[in-house]
Amino acid sequence: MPPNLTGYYRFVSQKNLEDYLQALNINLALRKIALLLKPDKEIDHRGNHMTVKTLSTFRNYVLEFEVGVEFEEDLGIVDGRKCQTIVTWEEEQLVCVQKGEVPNRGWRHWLEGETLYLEMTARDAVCEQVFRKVK
Ligand SMILES: CC1=C(/C=C/C(C)=C/C=C/C(C)=C/C=O)C(C)(C)CCC1
Repeated sequence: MPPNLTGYYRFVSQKNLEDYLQALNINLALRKIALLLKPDKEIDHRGNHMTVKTLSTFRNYVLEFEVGVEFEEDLGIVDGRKCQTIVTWEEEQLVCVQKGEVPNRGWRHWLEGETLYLEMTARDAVCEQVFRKVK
């Protein structure tokens, strides 16, 4: 059974964000800002309906979807693109595929105890972020 991911998760650490942002062709000015942020995640998970909020002091990115249902994702504030996106469960991992201009784009989330992991990929770049559940 997939876990319920509802909760507020505080940013702990990340690796390779710069590579990931470069793979998305994000300009230097925005990359510099993004590298200074420590975005938290707030997840609301009710059955197949999920809202994942990426919350930072600069900008927030809110993603709302039904698990297993493809939708058009507007990534305007991230890199200006749109994707055909689908999120599914692979065992205990929440896995997202973002089809569009950038090959091999997507992410996965999994929980180990109170630690939430996020692995984001674009082209050959892989960025890992770690969060701690605080409520
Ligand atoms: C570049 C950039 C951002 C990047 C956001 C990203 C990369 C969000 C990823 C969200 C995911 C993968 C949600 C699923 O859990 C911010 C923080 C909006 C601030 C503006 C610049």
